[in-house]
Amino acid sequence: MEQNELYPIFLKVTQLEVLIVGGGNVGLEKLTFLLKSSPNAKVTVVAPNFHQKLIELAKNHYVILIEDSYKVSYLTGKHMVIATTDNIAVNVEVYKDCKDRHILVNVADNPPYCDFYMGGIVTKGNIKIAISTNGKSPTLAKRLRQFFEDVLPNDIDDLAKNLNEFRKKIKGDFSNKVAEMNKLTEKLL
Ligand SMILES: C[C@@]1(CC(=O)O)C2=NC(=C\c3[nH]c(c(CCC(=O)O)c3CC(=O)O)Cc3[nH]c(c(CC(=O)O)c3CCC(=O)O)/C=C3\N/C(=C\2)[C@@H](CCC(=O)O)[C@]3(C)CC(=O)O)/[C@H]1CCC(=O)O
Ligand SMILES: NC(=O)c1ccc[n+]([C@@H]2O[C@H](COP(=O)([O-])OP(=O)(O)OC[C@H]3O[C@@H](n4cnc5c(N)ncnc54)[C@H](O)[C@@H]3O)[C@@H](O)[C@H]2O)c1
Repeated sequence: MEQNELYPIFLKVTQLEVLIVGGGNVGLEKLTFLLKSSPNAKVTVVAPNFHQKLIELAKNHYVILIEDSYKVSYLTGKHMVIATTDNIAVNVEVYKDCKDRHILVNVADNPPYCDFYMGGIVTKGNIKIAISTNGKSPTLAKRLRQFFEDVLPNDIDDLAKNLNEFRKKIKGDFSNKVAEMNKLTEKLL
C-alpha cells in the first residue's frame, strides 16, 4: 500500500511570520482555516485587491494587509509563505524566491509547488488532530475533519487536563511516572 510520508509538526504561528500572497477566494480560504486553528497567528497578506470577507476577517486578528503586487522584498523576515494568486507565473516566482531563501512555501492547490500541505484540522481545547490525504483528496480531508469534529467529545479537553494534574501528583522518577500514566490510561482505548 502507498504510504503518506509527510511529517506533521504543530507550528507556533504566534511566533512565526506567515505571508499569504493573493487575497481572493483561495487566499480567503487558506486564511480562514489558518485562523480557525490558530486565531492568534501573525499573518501578512499582500495583494493589489482583497476579497471583502478577507478584509473583515483581518480586522479581528493579527493580520496585516498590504495593498501591492508581490515583490521579493515582502519575503524579508518571513518563515512560511502561501501563494494564492490567479497568476501562475507569479505563484511560481514566489515559489522560486522562497526556495532560494530556504523559506517554507505552499502554492495553494498546486502540490508540485508545495514544501508542505495545509491539512484538515480538528481542535477541541488542548487537543488537535491534523489530517492529510497526501494531497490525494482535499474533499476527503474536509469530510474527515467534519467527522472527527462531530465524534470527538468536547470533554476530551478535561481528560487531557486531568491527566496533566494526575501526572504532577505522582511521586518517583521519570520511569515511575511513565508506568503510572500507562497503567491509568490502559483502559482508555
Ligand atoms: C484540507 C484543506 C486545508 C486548507 O485549505 O487550509 C486543503 N484543501 C481544502 C479544501 C479544498 N480544496 C480544493 C477543494 C475542491 C476539491 C477538488 O476540486 O477536487 C476542496 C474541498 C472543498 O472546498 O470542498 C481544491 C484543491 N486543493 C488542492 C487541489 C490540487 C489537487 O488536488 O491536485 C485542488 C484542486 C484545484 C483545481 O481544480 O485546480 C490541493 C491541496 N489542498 C490541500 C488542503 C492540500 C492537500 C491536503 C490533503 O493532503 O488532503 C493541497 C495538496 C495543497 C494545499 O493547498 O495545501 C481544505 C479543507 C479544509 C477543511 O474543510 O477542513
Ligand atoms: N476559487 C477557487 O475555489 C479555486 C479552486 C481551485 C483553483 N483555483 C485557482 O486558484 C487561483 C486563485 O483563485 P482565486 O479564486 O483565489 O482568484 P481571485 O481572482 O479571487 O484572487 C486572486 C488574487 O490574487 C491577487 N493577485 C493577482 N496578481 C497578484 C500579484 N502579482 N501579487 C499579489 N497578488 C496578486 C489578486 O489581487 C487577488 O487578490 C486561480 O488560478 C484559480 O484558477 C481557484
